Amino acid sequence: MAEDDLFGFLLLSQTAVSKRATIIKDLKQQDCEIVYQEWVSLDLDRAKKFLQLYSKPDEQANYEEDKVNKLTENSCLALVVKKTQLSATFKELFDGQTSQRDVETGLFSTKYGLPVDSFYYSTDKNNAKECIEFLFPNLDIHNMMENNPRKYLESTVVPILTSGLTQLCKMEQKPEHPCEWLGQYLIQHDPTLSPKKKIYFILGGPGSGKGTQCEKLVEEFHLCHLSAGDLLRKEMQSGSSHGQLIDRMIRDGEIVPGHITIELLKNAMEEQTQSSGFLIDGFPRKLDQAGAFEKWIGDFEFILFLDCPQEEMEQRLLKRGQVSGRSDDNLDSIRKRFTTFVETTMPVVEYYRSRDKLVQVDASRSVEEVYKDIRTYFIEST
Ligand SMILES: Nc1ncnc2c1ncn2[C@@H]1O[C@H](COP(=O)(O)OP(=O)(O)OP(=O)(O)O)[C@@H](O)[C@H]1O
Ligand SMILES: Nc1ccn([C@H]2C[C@H](O)[C@@H](COP(=O)(O)O)O2)c(=O)n1
Repeated sequence: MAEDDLFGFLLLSQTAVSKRATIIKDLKQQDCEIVYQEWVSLDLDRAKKFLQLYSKPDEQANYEEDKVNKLTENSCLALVVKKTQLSATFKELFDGQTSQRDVETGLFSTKYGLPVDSFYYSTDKNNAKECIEFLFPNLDIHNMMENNPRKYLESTVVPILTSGLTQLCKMEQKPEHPCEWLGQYLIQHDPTLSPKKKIYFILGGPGSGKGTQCEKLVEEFHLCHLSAGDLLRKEMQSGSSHGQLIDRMIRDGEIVPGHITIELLKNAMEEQTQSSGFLIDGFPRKLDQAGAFEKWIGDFEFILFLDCPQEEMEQRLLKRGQVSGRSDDNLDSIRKRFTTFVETTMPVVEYYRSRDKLVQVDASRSVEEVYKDIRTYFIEST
């Protein structure tokens, strides 16, 4: 068996990432073992270096702007794949296939209907190694490829176990069956098994119906709903050192500093091990929160924006205020929240709309009508 044809490297750039579920399914159907997979964010410099490293035998390395943009605009997904005669599989899946349309347009596309430069792959052992080492300097790819079980475990399983044990030690209330818990932790954090959990942000003015619609999405799509506002209120009630600040800011309709909210979200996401993805409600309320989240936690699929007139939201909130007990469901706080929403959160909405990462629904209608529209986006995405 040719060594060069056993291990391979595959990088899905921005356009291909949306089809990752189908691609991974196809690879598995072709008996490919996904030995490792991880998200990578490349800046301009690293994207150029990657293109320099990556060159098919018949191709000169080149840095066309378009290629660099595709690699830098969003996170890419890199995979290490194992299968005998892998090059034939990669060629079949990711090389250009000439259809009538391709002949007419002169552009080659793959079986996924994506341009060929959406995929970077190599089955040349040295080239694949170089690319992987460049993208993941801490991964012991040498031992992974050389098939040394002990070293392989040291570079893959041991780090996950160590982090699981650390988390177990930190837990105030220990699980009844720690070994079982640890086993589950291993499975849930196995990058070769668990596709990355999808993250969706839900935005809209106060009272637009974010929480109400999230409840319905949880029921149908089994996503985990995390409300930034709820987490802040819980933190405030826990008597934490940030409590007073959060209390004052919520009453005044202001936005709590992003690092506090992101830390709360990160902890809540780490605790949640069962769901296939997250609905994050009421976040990002400010542009810098979105950037910080992507840096510290990860990329998201899209923002769902519930568009609702202010008068309707005001009526809903005043009605909710009769029973909610929330310190900010009173006319004075509600008006302040509206102002903050328009001045600070709408720029987030417009920014992501301009980047095609936003979907909008008319939230002024009945709960059912609104949900009917919303669910179509999740059917497409999950
Ligand atoms: N489409 C709708 N039509 C009428 N009432 C609605 C609709 N959606 C939600 N409501 C009601 O409006 C109130 C506010 O809804 P919800 O709590 O879901 O909004 P929200 O956007 O999460 O608010 P906040 O940002 O203040 O947390 C609730 O009492 C809810 O029952
Ligand atoms: N990302 C966030 C989310 C919420 N808050 C604060 C300010 C809001 O007025 C309040 C209530 O949030 P809601 O329940 O309406 O989503 O919580 C924040 O500062 N940052």
